[in-house]
Amino acid sequence: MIHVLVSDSMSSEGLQPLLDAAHINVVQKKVEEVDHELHLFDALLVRSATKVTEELFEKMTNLKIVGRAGVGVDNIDIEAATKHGVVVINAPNGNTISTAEHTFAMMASLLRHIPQANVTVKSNEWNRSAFVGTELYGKSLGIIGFGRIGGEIAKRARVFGMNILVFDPFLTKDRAEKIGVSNCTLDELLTNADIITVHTPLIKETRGILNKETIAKTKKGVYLLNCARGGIIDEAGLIHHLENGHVAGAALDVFEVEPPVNNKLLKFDNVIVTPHLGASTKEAQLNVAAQVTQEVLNFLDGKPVTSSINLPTLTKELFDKIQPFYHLAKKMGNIVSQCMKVPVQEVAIQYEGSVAELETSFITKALLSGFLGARVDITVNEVNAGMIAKERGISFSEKITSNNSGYENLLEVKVFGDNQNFVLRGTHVPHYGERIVGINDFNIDFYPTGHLLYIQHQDKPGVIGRVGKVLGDHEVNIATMQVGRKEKGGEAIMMLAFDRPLDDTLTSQLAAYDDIVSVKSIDL
Ligand SMILES: NC(=O)C1=CN([C@@H]2O[C@H](COP(=O)(O)OP(=O)(O)OC[C@H]3O[C@@H](n4cnc5c(N)ncnc54)[C@H](O)[C@@H]3O)[C@@H](O)[C@H]2O)C=CC1
Ligand SMILES: O=C(O)CCC(=O)C(=O)O
Repeated sequence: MIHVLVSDSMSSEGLQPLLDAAHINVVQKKVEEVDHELHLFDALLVRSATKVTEELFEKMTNLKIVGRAGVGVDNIDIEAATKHGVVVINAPNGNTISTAEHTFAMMASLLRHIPQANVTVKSNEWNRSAFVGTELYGKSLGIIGFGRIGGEIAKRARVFGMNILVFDPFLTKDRAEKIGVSNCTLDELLTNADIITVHTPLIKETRGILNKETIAKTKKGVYLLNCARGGIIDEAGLIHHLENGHVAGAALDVFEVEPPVNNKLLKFDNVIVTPHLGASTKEAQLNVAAQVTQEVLNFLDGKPVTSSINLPTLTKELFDKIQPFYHLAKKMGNIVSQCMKVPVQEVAIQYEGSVAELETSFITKALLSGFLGARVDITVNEVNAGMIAKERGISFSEKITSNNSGYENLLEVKVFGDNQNFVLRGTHVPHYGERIVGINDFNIDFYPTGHLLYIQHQDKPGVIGRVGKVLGDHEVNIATMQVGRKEKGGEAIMMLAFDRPLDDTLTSQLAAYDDIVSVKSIDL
């Protein structure tokens, strides 16, 4: 049974496929309410209320995936997730329209004083002169952060006859041209906009992008909006410019601390607020819940996820192409690790042939996770393999080569360790499967599965017979056997496969023979 914890409120219609799956147990409770069962859950679904911290990852020892039903992942410690090998996914476009519409509603409300006027009429006042507003038409709207939401706002602003100024250091010329805007500098936006709205993620570079100093550069009487994340507009800086009258008004859906407690901003008549409602529509909530549900189901089914924050994004088509190499790479990493029980400094992977055209970084991480998984006692997977390798002082690299060794595709891993190096080559043959075709300088051909014995020996008469006798004496049946040698009478290797694991006494007995150089037992 797979256990999924949904710790924030979510559209039950969106969650339905998870609720319907017979093999999945869905618990809809807050994290604090299941404190003693946290170690059971395979997946965690959240909105913005649950703080997914390092401490939570430490408690959720079985966790494999966190699904954020929304865009912003600033409530999730991505670094800690990566370290713990947990995939983080979000629902990047399910709430775009709702948030753009909310921002627009806030902008119109702010410039026409609708919330304030609403309160007075309901208090039996009829004071029309107190609420003279400002048209949107002809005004310059500065959009900081021109992604999905910023783009939708621009489309609507154009219909309202507004001029649009955009600041986004990552905006491509193509996208700007497609939406018909031009990117300007932050200073140009600040000095020319009548209204400024922020739509960036909350990251180091955007925290306080509007602050006491930058707001001072804006036009007197500017209107500011934040429907993205509390902290993108520095609250102390905003308060300063509301007090001195430089800012005519602000519309805030988000706060540095939510809910805002004793927040001075709430005292200003010209500040209108909503309780983080940008994505709170039936449509958006259904969309984001359905998107993360589908992604989590795919992931738990071993299918690719399309919106991961800490894994390369793969389409189904690409994932299907990668899968055979993914499994081969994982086994190759594992084999090398078991054959090389010494400290390792470097793992170098080379891709040749058709595999080189795929998302090799994913295959490299699979190889590393196979390698590290056989030598560390924590969960290692593609998410955290790179980080764990670095932590343990193991450098890794990948290279695409145009060499042609005669295989349609070839993966080669070279591992450099204390007084020992090891090279393994593998290929995937359609309809036949994975083959290991080279160990160090030897050509060989075996199927990497089950219980194997790798023996390095002298190419002499009687060695193979002696190995067979020892195995026979222990009543061990040889399933398959491959041999390889460089030259007559020189060094040679054997790879034997068995139906059951071998015990250490047997390998020690074989290793004691003079013409046997080394014996390595491999379990896959
Ligand atoms: N109030 C609410 O309920 C909601 C809030 N949000 C917030 O809105 C944010 C934006 O959402 P989307 O448009 O979907 O994200 P997005 O990823 O499509 O767009 C973000 C844009 O910010 C830009 N950006 C990054 N660093 C920047 C910088 N230093 N200066 C200027 N621009 C920068 C990026 O290039 C990108 O184009 C989310 O990160 C989330 O925090 C999203 C949905 C609902
Ligand atoms: O879950 C929510 O309603 C918040 C949405 C949000 O802020 C986001 O998607 O980034």
